[in-house]
Amino acid sequence: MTSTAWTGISELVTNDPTHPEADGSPLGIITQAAVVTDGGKVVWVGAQHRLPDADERRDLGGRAVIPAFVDSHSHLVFAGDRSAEFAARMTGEPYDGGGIAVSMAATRAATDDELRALVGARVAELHAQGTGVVEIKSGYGLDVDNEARALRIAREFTDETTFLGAHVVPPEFRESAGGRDDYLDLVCGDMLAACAPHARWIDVFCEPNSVYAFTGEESERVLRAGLAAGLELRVHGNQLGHGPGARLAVELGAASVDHCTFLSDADVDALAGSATVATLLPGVEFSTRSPYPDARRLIDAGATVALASDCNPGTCYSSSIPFAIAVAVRDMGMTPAEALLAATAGAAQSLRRTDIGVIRGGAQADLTVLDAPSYLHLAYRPGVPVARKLT
Ligand SMILES: N=CN[C@@H](CCC(=O)O)C(=O)O
Ligand SMILES: [Zn+2]
Repeated sequence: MTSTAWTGISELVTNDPTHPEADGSPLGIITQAAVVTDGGKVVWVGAQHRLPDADERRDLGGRAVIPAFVDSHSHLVFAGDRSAEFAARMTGEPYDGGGIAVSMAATRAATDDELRALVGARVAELHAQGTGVVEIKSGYGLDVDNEARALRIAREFTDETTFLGAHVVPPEFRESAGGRDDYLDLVCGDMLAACAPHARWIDVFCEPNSVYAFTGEESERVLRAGLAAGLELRVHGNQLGHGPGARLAVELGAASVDHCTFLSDADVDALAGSATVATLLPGVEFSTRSPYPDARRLIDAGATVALASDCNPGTCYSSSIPFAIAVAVRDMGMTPAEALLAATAGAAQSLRRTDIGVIRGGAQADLTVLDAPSYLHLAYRPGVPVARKLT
């Protein structure tokens, strides 16, 4: 194996405040720094004047380096186009989840190779904007074969795959009496059995006031079935209105509850007293013209917050974490440092990973370089392609 020394780093964000040369802030910043990587791992981090020998040396010309973003929430396995639905929302149509059936039909009709090419292009787009590890959900197949196929294809790109058969009740089950229950039987039975071998996580769209998504009770049934099949839990909750999603996630020990747009004081307290991460997805509120979640309230209460893209064809067709950071800083009460921490270490925590979202010896060598001298430029230069994955 060849070791590489990355030098000329004006500002290195390690997310490791215990490093002796770091500035003592949660971002663990080292200035005039260098990093050595070898065999896909970080093997040395520190001030450049102490750089050890390495096989090759690559100078970054005074740029900042950060841990690659961790995108802990995406729906990349889909075909078709819903740009007209977006345009309608911009003129006042509300988002209700009904468009998921449109993506379902196009995804079912696509061949394996077509889907693989679509996912590959989206993953490349993420890396080009500074993201390393990405979580990918199923949820546009909504039958046994198409859900299993989505997860098999997602697994070609990431270990962080999530079974989301309980995304919505598909049209063929909505049209028959008792169809919802039949669909839940399928999700918790044959579909789960076919999908569990290809998934690490199970997720459910818990929105009690939606005709498409699932009530608290229904969601609990899905999550408990997933647990029994050896999957770990994530929840889509509190996106469209107040509801039981966040508290259910905490009660069942889910790693993350995602969206958190509408939270009661009791929800915030429950999250703050738990190990469940509150994952915020600002691109969704941007693209659905909804109120932004109150990150400040969650952080001040002591909850762990993550930021992710939620790249999907309906509520947010953006894979850009720098965009999410800029909105979180501009409109959700986060400081630039909190937003970067949430998009790296916070998102890693929501995936229960300690080897990503951090730059320290032994961590995965997922480094992102900025065409800028400081991480502040992520929010300071919105819309500018400042970040790209380096290794
Ligand atoms: N809200 C549920 N699922 C996705 C949107 C899915 C779609 O509309 O295609 C989300 O996370 O926002
Ligand atoms: Zn989602």
